[in-house]
Amino acid sequence: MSGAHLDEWQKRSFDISSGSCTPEQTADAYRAHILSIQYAWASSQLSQAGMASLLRTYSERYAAVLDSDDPRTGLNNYAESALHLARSQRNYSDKWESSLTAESVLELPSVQKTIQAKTGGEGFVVAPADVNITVGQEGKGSSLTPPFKTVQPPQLKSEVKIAASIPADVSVERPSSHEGISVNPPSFPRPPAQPQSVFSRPSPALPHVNPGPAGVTQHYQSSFFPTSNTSKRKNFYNTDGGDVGREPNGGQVSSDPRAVTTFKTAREQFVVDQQRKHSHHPQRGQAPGMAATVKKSLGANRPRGAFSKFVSPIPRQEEEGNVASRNSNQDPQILDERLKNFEPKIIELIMSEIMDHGPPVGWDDIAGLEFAKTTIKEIVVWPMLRPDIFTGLRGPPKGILLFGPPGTGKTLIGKCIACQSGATFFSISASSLTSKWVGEGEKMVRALFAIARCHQPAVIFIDEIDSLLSQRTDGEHDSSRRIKTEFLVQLDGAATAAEDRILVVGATNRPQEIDEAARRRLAKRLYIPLPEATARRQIVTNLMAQEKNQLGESEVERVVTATEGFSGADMTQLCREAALGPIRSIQLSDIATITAAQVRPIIYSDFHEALKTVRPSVSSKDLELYEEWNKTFGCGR
Ligand SMILES: Nc1ncnc2c1ncn2[C@@H]1O[C@H](COP(=O)(O)OP(=O)(O)OP(=O)(O)O)[C@@H](O)[C@H]1O
Ligand SMILES: [Mg+2]
Repeated sequence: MSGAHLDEWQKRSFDISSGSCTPEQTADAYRAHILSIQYAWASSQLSQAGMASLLRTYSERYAAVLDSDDPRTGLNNYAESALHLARSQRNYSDKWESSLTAESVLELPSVQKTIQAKTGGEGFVVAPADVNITVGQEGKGSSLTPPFKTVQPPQLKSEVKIAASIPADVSVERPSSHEGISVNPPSFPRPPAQPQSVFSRPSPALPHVNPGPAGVTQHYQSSFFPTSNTSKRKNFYNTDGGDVGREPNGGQVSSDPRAVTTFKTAREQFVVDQQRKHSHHPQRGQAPGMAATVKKSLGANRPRGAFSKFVSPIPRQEEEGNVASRNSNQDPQILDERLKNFEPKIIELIMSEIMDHGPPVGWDDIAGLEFAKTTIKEIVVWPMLRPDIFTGLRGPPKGILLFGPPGTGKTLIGKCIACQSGATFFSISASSLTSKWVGEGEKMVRALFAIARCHQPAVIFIDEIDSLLSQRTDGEHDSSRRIKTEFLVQLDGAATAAEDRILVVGATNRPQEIDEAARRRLAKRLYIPLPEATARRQIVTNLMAQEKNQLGESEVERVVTATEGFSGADMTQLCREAALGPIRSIQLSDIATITAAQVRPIIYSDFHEALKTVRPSVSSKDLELYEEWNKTFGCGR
């Protein structure tokens, strides 16, 4: 190798051996080593054999870093991805319940008859643990020999327990012509029936039950019954002691797992590909078969064999705690039962819409709009504080619609609710609820409400709600129609319980476009009009209070009179424009040197100039439409 490469190689080697490298750095260094080896070989600085040998060494070390599950020395990235996959799988097998219970078996006529026949008024033979009962044609050849432990019939049910770990494919049938329990033989091979010896452990206290001519010997463990648990079912396969290594399907598990699998890890494949790329003939100086070059990926450092401890890619109990706590830091609500049917990705998306940041907005920051503010406090704030009083007819509506011309403070009210209500505040944009994937949109809406239900009391604020709930037309896309429908269902459908404390607040400047069904559900429709003179004065005063100004009261009054028909946003724009007046009066040559204190205060003439450029953004014709809609559908006075 060239000197430069050797230097670099040495530096990396020292770094690794210093022990101060993170696993990531170590992995990087080994990767760089591998590339150097390949480079050296490609540029004929290294022989084929040397390359193969070095590559084997460093691939193994690299794999060991990647796969080691020790967080100090390895990245454990195989397990990470396996865990990720495992986590996203749902397993319902544990919910499997056997219909076979002690009670149901005891109710079988054949069992009852057997009990009666055997007790004969004197007592009953108890089947103790580990007894082998031969199940077959009842009454034929069943004989009992003393000594037997006997109990009186009343104790029978509590003592007799049959059939431990019967797998799902074993069914108990009620016999028809021949009375008796017939158990279908399991689908996997079992040791041959031993009619002459039915005891696992000979004991004088155990009963002797003859198998009967056509009997099937079953091994029951009384203490395991009934079972529906996977671990117990697994137990079943191992009850025959020597069957370790026998698969349920009867196949024998090889002592060497590599012998039965052709599975290659991505890393093995990578090395194979790399070597294939550089050589078209088998590697020299190496065992045939590339599996020899790299260890198995899962726990590369540990020897594997039939008797070595299996390391599950699924977290162990104690690790599970860690994983859970890690997950709970990220998204604790995913652990909520009610959200288990939603994809984590969707939950994550919705959770990112929860608004708990941004500058705080108080009710006083909203100029005017007294009626709207009082109503909102009544609906949002007080019921959150005293849910016990606001019940029944006094219960708050499930939806509010804020409508009015643009720039009148609807979004501002939304922000204020977020800060002041104390509820979990979801600020949702229509675009975040729509998706290019068919069906995702409805899921998002469902997830939104499900999450809000988990975080009650909750406010869902949907700005520009008209884009989400516009009138349904024939020509519209199917998916947006379904989103709307889902939204309406969630808003007041079977999905929303009466006691749920979820409030939907919609804001729009196009109320006439809202679907009539949505309009009904947004029961409280509040008109947010253009600011009146007092509100305009308040906006100017509030904004000017933050700046150096020389505005007298009469001058403010003149500004207020001149701004009839301005929206709140127009007023803000006017003030910004006026605030630039003092800057514009500075000579261009001075602008670089002037200090902030030398900038003159804002005066009335600045407003006078600003009024020449800032015009009201709402036309009187538009205003009429809003007033009309308010008269028809609004809830204002
Ligand atoms: N009543 C008000 N009091 C104080 N400031 C206001 C008021 N109304 C509007 N503003 C100012 O106008 C800006 C824009 O207001 P906002 O975004 O709330 O309007 P909007 O009603 O949501 O408009 P649009 O319908 O176009 O979304 C606010 O950031 C605020 O500075
Ligand atoms: Mg808005």
